[in-house]
Amino acid sequence: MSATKGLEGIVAAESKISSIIDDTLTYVGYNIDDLAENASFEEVIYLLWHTRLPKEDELAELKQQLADNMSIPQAIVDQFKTYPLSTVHPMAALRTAVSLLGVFDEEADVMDPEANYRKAIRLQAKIATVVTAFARVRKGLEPVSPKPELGYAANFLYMLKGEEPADIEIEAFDKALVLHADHELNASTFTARVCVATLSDVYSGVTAAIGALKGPLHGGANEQVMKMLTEIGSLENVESYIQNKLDNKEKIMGFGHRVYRKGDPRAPHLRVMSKKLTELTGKPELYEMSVKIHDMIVEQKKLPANVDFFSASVYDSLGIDHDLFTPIFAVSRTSGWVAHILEQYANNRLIRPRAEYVGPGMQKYVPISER
Ligand SMILES: CC(=O)SCCNC(=O)CCNC(=O)[C@H](O)C(C)(C)COP(=O)(O)OP(=O)(O)OC[C@H]1O[C@@H](n2cnc3c(N)ncnc32)[C@H](O)[C@@H]1OP(=O)(O)O
Ligand SMILES: O=C([O-])CC(=O)C(=O)O
Repeated sequence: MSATKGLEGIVAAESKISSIIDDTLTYVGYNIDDLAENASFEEVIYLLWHTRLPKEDELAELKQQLADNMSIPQAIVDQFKTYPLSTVHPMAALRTAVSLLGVFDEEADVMDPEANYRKAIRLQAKIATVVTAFARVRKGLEPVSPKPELGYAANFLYMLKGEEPADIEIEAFDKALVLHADHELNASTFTARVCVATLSDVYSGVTAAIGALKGPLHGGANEQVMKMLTEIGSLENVESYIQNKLDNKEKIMGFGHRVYRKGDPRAPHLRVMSKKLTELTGKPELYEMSVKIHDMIVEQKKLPANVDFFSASVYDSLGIDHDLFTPIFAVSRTSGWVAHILEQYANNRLIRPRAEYVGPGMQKYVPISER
């Protein structure tokens, strides 16, 4: 037995949900470019959970179910208030809150498909409220209740800021949610599938996935990209900053990918949005800096930007706090995690690979007094 480091190239599951073939990403066979231009996030949720696009009445029903389930237990908000709010990362708060949602869901351990679908709706609805409530509580503000008449993207921005967003903000945020919704067997989705393959519950699967997404090699990279842009500060500093990092063999966040070789097809959509939004908010330099970094990394390392690179300047332009970028990724990716969890339950087998043992050979126990 010999190990494949990082399981590179190993096919670990069959899935009908999304595919990456020759650098083309599809959700259930629909090209991501097509979905990014035409579909709403709610349509994508339906697509991922039912492996087909909804008809009008089905979409209306899903939107209603999401709107009806957005409120969260007061105990979660009260618990946020007890946290060390000046230091706790919103991903840690989210990880804990999703676990708490399971505590308050009477159906948490009911394992039939209908109950699991109901939990999927509740979780997708409530996760937006959890992230926005935490964002407000830590600023000493009260959470804002969702408006049932608003769509998912609009409601998120409304609950975050307490005022209804402009159409262009809704359009950009909705597209970002569509682009982040699913991505084959990425680390957090694999984590969710491993967890529920023990027949553990949906909340455990999503809590585990949030833990995996948090790391800077995965979803946590978008916050790190913004940290880098902030540190660089201006267009004229880009060259020396990036060159210094490259000379020191440091990784540049937002570049590289385990699967894509020519490029991540989601990045061009975010790049276009970044240009438009940074111009609109009077911060075009942020986009220009991003492009300069991009050109340097492509030229010197031949590494294309991934989904996390231009999403940073997009979210910043929407006035979103930088440490909320990864929780927003989680809000969108919950749709994909849940789709994979339901798919895993439907055709389950325990996921239990082997390790190649590289430790010492057989040893004899030595009593502590003789060591
Ligand atoms: C939503 C997402 O999860 S998208 C990914 C988000 N993560 C990031 O943006 C973090 C930065 N990128 C990376 O760390 C990596 O490219 C990953 C984690 C995405 C993929 O990792 P892997 O497939 O394991 O590639 P690995 O880390 O082995 O890199 C291969 C080579 O490219 C280099 N490389 C990879 N990414 C980068 C980068 N961002 N900057 C500089 N060099 C890089 C590595 O140093 C390595 O070089 P070497 O062979 O000379 O040692
Ligand atoms: O697929 C991956 O390894 C990471 C990624 O881009 C994602 O999860 O969106």
